Amino acid sequence: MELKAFIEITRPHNCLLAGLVGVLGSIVAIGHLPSAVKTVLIFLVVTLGCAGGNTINDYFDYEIDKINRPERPLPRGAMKRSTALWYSFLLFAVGLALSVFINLYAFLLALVAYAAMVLYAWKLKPMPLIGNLTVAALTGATPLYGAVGVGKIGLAGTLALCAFLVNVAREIVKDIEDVEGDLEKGARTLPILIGKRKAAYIASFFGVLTVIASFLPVKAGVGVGYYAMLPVDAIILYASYIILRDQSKETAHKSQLLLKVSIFLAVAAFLIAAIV
Ligand SMILES: CC(C)=CCC/C(C)=C/CC/C(C)=C/CC/C(C)=C/COC[C@H](O)COP(=O)(O)O
Ligand SMILES: CC(C)=CCC/C(C)=C/CC/C(C)=C/CC/C(C)=C/COP(=O)(O)OP(=O)(O)O
Ligand SMILES: [Mg+2]
Repeated sequence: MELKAFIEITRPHNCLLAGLVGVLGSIVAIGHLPSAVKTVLIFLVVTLGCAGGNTINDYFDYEIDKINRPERPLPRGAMKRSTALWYSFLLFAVGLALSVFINLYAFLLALVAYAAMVLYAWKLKPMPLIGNLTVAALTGATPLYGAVGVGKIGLAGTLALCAFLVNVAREIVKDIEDVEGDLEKGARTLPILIGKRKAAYIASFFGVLTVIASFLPVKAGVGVGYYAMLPVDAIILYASYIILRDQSKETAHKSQLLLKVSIFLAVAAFLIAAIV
């Protein structure tokens, strides 16, 4: 057993980004940083939830990841599957316990979000589009979580819409990338059901919707202005274009990574404006 696997399996880069987006949602909702305690609690509940979700996802995806992602901790033998299962529930339990100290709605939303991540990993992932929409809804819920933590949704809804739309696009492109392993395990993902080309059209459609929606937060005064969105939108449009042109595993991998870069850049732009 490798100790670093306990960090690696949580996908810390996603968790830290998610935690920051939770705090961003609270800032955008009330116009300023909440109290230090509340800020830390919101960050931890989202980060621990994301960590638990990624860990239990790898537990249930063990067979698929042996084909698609053999380098991950479980398929490479760096951690036992049973350890991953208990570790995910520990992460969820600590996150849920901390959410009690935020407010009742924050506890209830964490309960629903954590349960949705378990349900996704256990049953929803192989369902065409349902799995994609579940992950995207959870990602969209992240800025809303911070807003619920401070008792006001405010402009966090515009961030939630952008997060949802871009992640629908990215999840479909990831499914195009993973068709090989998903086919072997009988997963009925969108690209397997309707073909990679039609799935690419749907992903690109959500990419264009994201570009349109990306001006909403700026128009509402969130972010550092339209110019900061231009590179984000250019990357999203390019990622949408290349997956339309070619649905190979290599192109799908490049497209989904570009969409991930656009998310990081957009969040950085919103965070800079929120903190400066
Ligand atoms: C215009 C624009 C792009 C706005 C972005 C809006 C926004 C606030 C996005 C934040 C989304 C968010 C909460 C991201 C957290 C980390 C993350 C990427 C979660 C979704 O992960 C699921 C994915 O399938 C994990 O796969 P991988 O990244 O390959 O490990
Ligand atoms: C709102 C609260 C309290 C928490 C939200 C926590 C967040 C950010 C959730 C976002 C979605 C997420 C990270 C879900 C975890 C499960 C996951 C990794 C889904 C994607 O997994 P797969 O579809 O199997 O794709 P890969 O494993 O190949 O990346
Ligand atoms: Mg997985």
